[in-house]
Amino acid sequence: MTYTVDYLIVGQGLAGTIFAETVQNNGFSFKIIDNAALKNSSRVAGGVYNPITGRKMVKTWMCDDLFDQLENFYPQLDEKYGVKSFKPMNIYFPFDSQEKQTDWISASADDKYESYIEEFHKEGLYAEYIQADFGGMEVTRSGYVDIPVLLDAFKDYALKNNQLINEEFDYDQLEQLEGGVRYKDITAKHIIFCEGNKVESNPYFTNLDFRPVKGELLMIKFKNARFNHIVNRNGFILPIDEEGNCKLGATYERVEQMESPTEKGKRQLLEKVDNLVNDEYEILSHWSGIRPATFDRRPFIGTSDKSKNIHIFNGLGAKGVSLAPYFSQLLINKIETGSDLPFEVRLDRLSKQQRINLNTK
Ligand SMILES: Cc1cc2nc3c(=O)[nH]c(=O)nc-3n(C[C@H](O)[C@H](O)[C@H](O)COP(=O)(O)OP(=O)(O)OC[C@H]3O[C@@H](n4cnc5c(N)ncnc54)[C@H](O)[C@@H]3O)c2cc1C
Repeated sequence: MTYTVDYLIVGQGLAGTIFAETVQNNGFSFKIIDNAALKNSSRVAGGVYNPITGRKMVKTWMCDDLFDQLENFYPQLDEKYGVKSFKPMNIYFPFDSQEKQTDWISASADDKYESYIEEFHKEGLYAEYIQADFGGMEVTRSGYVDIPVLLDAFKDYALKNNQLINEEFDYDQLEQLEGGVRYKDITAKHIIFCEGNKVESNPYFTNLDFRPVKGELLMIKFKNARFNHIVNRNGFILPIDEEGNCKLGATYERVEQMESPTEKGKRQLLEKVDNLVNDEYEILSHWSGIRPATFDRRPFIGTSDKSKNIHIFNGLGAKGVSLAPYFSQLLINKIETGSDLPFEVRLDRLSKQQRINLNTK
């Protein structure tokens, strides 16, 4: 039996799942191949989406476009699958200096922050547990996505509809046809690779400068403190229930790429919580994963120079939840209508070789 679809997708992490959903929303058909035995970054992530990011705390890149899209996209998915994976929750940023407080109060006058800053708390929130001599800021249009809930809902549905194949994709068996590709018994107009960190085995995109970043997370349970905000200062405390259970994240480690959690990572995370929250807690679990990140922290989205039917959707780095819905639609627009992608995500923005050449000049 042979199958004909519009899109064949490789990888059912966040990228492949959101892309497949967007394919369906646009009226096209798909099949998705995923090796469930491989480690997957999406299932270990905190899932936080946050309009104010980075050490310097700035409005995240393309924030307005990304957030308009994600706020529509995830609730629709939840409704379709009858699950609750999208969890809007304000973020509380306790200031660590007078300067930060002053900077943010003046920044808040700028229109670009209008829909994101909920209010300033002069005395700070949760004063019993969080010392904030300089008060804090409450940011809205933020929260988290319970990614495993979403991936499992999609998986069940796709399996039932014969759209998901659980196997390792074998690159040697991909054939290029006149107007598409063939893989075993599947003929597709386009193939989209969404393999996260496993992209290193992909022969069609060898030139892209990926820089994987390891991350570790802890689950802890506070004895008394109960938060109904994500608390953010050099990392996040994400309350997941009313019993004091919180995810604590995350570390960023560029050099060491061992996937397992380390004592060093644990220490770093505990230091963050000890410096921020005055309460006892117990450690419940500790885990890690590798973010599929890139040399300039922008995704890699586009078409192979070897074939107009072979594409990639990867490099979502630390922001998969915010980036995936918007850029899935942009990639489909590009494929179907030839529209341009923003320069920052294009595959030809600067190849590894170009960078080496620049450095050696
Ligand atoms: C510790 C940590 C914390 C994070 N916290 C956040 C956060 O708070 N907010 C946020 O937005 N992002 C966060 N991230 C980042 C987020 O996890 C990623 O941006 C996103 O999940 C990447 O999704 P992906 O689908 O590209 O990759 P993956 O989730 O790794 O999925 C790739 C899939 O492809 C499959 N695959 C690969 N090769 C093959 C093959 N040859 N054959 C078959 N299948 C294949 C794999 O089985 C896997 O299922 C975090 C990441 C980590 C590690």
